[in-house]
Amino acid sequence: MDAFQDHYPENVSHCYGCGSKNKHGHQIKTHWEGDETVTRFTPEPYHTSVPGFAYGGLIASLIDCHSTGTAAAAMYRQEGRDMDSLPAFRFVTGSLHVDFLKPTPLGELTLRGTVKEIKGRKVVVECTVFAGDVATARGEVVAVQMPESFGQS
Ligand SMILES: CCCCCCCCCCCCCC(=O)SCCNC(=O)CCNC(=O)[C@H](O)C(C)(C)COP(=O)(O)OP(=O)(O)OC[C@H]1O[C@@H](n2cnc3c(N)ncnc32)[C@H](O)[C@@H]1OP(=O)(O)O
Repeated sequence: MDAFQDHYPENVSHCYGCGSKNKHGHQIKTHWEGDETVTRFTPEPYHTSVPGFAYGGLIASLIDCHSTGTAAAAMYRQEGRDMDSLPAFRFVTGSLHVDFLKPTPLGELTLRGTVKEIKGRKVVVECTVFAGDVATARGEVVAVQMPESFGQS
């Protein structure tokens, strides 16, 4: 199945969380399931915090890139456009809030996202991390369309 990240142009495919060109990164893949967005990811043993459990920074990073990908996909969907069409929607993280609800075990995780708000250049995404049926973390991301000036000081 085609993932949102498969449509990212090469010059924005180096992100540690979602870039297919970053061999050290998570290379997450996200797709629609109805009105939800879904990413599945299995942490490696080196993602450990307490033995048997995943590091919180990893969880935050997965929520981050799941949500920025969701923001882009939601904008394309709202406009009824294909994700390869121009002009491209590219989102960066304005804010990332994570609540760690329960310890997250080192097994397969499922992230489920919903779009809470689309306003101008901003998309607010809620994302829940599940280990099996158990919600172990919940995040909210404010994703903002990347300004032309991004990276220039
Ligand atoms: C095919 C798809 C392609 C996709 C490619 C994907 C690229 C891959 C990359 C993957 C990346 C992976 C992830 C990464 O790692 S991204 C890397 C980490 N993030 C950054 O480095 C971002 C740095 N910050 C900035 O560049 C700017 O500050 C941004 C762009 C965020 C906003 O500055 P800008 O001056 O442009 O925005 P605005 O002032 O006009 O505000 C616009 C709206 O946004 C709201 N707002 C702003 N900031 C915040 C905040 N902190 N909390 C809450 N809300 C905030 C603001 O209230 C307003 O809403 P409203 O008041 O109108 O309601």
